Amino acid sequence: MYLLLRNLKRLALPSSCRFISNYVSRMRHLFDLKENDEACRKALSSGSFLLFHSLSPLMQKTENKYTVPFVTASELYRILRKLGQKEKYLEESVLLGCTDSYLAQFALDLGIMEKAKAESLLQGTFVDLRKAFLLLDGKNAQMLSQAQALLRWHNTHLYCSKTGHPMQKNVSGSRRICSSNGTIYYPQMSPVIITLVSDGTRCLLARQEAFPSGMYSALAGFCDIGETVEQAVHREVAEEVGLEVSSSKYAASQHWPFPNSSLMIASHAMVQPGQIKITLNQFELEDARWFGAEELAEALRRERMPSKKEMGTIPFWIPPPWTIAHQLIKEWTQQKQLC
Ligand SMILES: NC(=O)c1ccc[n+]([C@@H]2O[C@H](COP(=O)([O-])OP(=O)(O)OC[C@H]3O[C@@H](n4cnc5c(N)ncnc54)[C@H](O)[C@@H]3O)[C@@H](O)[C@H]2O)c1
Ligand SMILES: [Mg+2]
Repeated sequence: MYLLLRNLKRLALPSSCRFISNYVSRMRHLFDLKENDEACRKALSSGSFLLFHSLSPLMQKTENKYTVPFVTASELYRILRKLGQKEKYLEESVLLGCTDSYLAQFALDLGIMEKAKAESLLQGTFVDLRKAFLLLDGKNAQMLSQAQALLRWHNTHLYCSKTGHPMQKNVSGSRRICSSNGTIYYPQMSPVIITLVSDGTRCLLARQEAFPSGMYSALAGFCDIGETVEQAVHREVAEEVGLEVSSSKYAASQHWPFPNSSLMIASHAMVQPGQIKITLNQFELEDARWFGAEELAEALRRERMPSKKEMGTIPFWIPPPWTIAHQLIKEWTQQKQLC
């Protein structure tokens, strides 16, 4: 009975697209691809692919613009053959989404193949993701973030942590299954808070030693087990800059692939009145400062990381426009300038 209902549901999907919105029908189509290995295997042969090598995405440069190409299945078959791989290697792919016309989109890592040869066949370069993030716009960056996080999760979950036996991925890559006892594992994300602390007239930005020179961002930190998002905001601000938050308000969220896979939960926070003296936690941060709306408005006007050669020294700058840190800073600055 269950199988009959399942098959009826599957059969109903394409025709039901006439009655429901494109978004809803695409989500139902993707659900089917995640659950049904055969349907997903079929979708591989007509899909398009984002390619990685050892978790670095393929990028192509045309004039001054960097793009992240989607390679068609037929092109990929041709390239795999030239790299000495069988078509079956396509099943190492993970499902990312689908286009408005229901063509499935996947990501595949060519890490076991010769990098220079793959780059030459694909007429592109595999670029470290942190570097790629500074060169791309939001839509591309979000897709790469999802793709790399999913590929990384599969790459680091080859064995069942309970039995030690190998695990197999389902075709879409939405889960892995222990070959010994059938335990199912799903890709995981860590919740991370990011908060823009304000004293009412200025807001606080900080930098870690590992940040690119001159870049400051909002305070961020991993949630501890058992904590609420609000408690994590309170604790992180206290830990990192020695201030006590009096209130916080949710703003937005963003997937972030570093260091593994995080769900960034963003908020605006206020400190207790009069509490503005920063006590830096030097294990975590190199510097933290209060910035005024004018200084931030100027940083927002700069499109990209400033070049050393142009400027002599690197001025203060903030993360790229599509990052959630940038969005928080922009929201805060716009609100201050309206006052
Ligand atoms: N998208 C954005 O706009 C944006 C802006 C700022 C920071 N971030 C990201 O936020 C994340 C967290 O910021 P942070 O580094 O200040 O965090 P943090 O202040 O919690 O400090 C990091 C330390 O926390 C510990 N930790 C606890 N749980 C962890 C887990 N699940 N994974 C890894 N480490 C864990 C480790 O010791 C690590 O060194 C970073 O990955 C950073 O890239 C994103
Ligand atoms: Mg931190």
